[in-house]
Amino acid sequence: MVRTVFRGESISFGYEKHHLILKDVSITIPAQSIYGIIGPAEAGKTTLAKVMLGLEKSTNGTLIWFNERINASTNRRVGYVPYEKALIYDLSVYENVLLFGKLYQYRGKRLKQQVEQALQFVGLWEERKKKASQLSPELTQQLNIACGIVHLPDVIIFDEPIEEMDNQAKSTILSTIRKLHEMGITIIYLSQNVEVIEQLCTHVGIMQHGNLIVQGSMEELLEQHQHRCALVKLTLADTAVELQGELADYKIRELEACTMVVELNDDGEQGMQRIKAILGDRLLQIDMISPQLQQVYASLTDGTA
Ligand SMILES: Nc1ncnc2c1ncn2[C@@H]1O[C@H](COP(=O)(O)OP(=O)(O)OP(=O)(O)O)[C@@H](O)[C@H]1O
Repeated sequence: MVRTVFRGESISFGYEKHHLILKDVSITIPAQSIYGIIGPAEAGKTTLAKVMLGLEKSTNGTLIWFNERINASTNRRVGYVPYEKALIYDLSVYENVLLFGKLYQYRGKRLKQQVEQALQFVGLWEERKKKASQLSPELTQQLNIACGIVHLPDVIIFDEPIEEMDNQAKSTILSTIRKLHEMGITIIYLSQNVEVIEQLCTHVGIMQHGNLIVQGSMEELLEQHQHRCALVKLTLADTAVELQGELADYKIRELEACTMVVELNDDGEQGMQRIKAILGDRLLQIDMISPQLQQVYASLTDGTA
């Protein structure tokens, strides 16, 4: 059985009594996964992270970290790299990380060692005397990460860590996250960006309207939902434009000279047989296209929070 770092059962939470933001969320995070929590703006991702971290108290539900109910010692094993950075911009890079180390009760030589280690890891040791306000957006995020890892957590939650960055900075931050994962740390990655989640994550949970609507490994999810968003590529004997009228019941996604990509309307294998019957020998070949997360996500959500 896969070891899990976190198991949440039937988590509900609301800031106001009659308005739930999280509705009966059950979520399992396997150890050493990169678990992407994806959903539109305001779906409840950040709120779920805060409840998982014990920063907000759930109205209902059970939170199990490392096989025990959430408590101060499980909290120490989890790091948080929030979207809203908790940095003090008038302090130096070094002082910011030092402050986080102290919050985790490290003192003396051990504290200094861990601050140095965290800054070396994110490549900020040489910049340690600069004020946090002097850093570029990429280095500010690296500092945010150093603050989140100074206590050597087993799990780190990242909330939208590459928003509003240029491509170079995005790829540096993603490679820092991959390096942490290679060291055996479980990563929980919250984002609205399906493409990044698909590139980075081993597991995915899709949130909408405060519900976790599906979760599983990337392969499981794509396989289980492929019937909802099955696409086929048709290679045709005639030009595609001439034949598209005959496939009026099907949504045509792409149209080229002698090929078309068509949605199968939820009827899978039967749909393929129907298309073969309609087109007869004008159809030279029909190939199923494996779904990507973007398609599964679009088929399961309506794009609203
Ligand atoms: N402190 C708060 N008080 C009241 N409502 C809040 C508070 N924080 C968040 N909310 C509401 O909770 C809902 C979910 O917000 P949350 O930030 O968890 O969503 P999200 O999926 O992380 O969105 P985004 O991707 O935009 O960060 C939103 O409707 C938001 O307005």
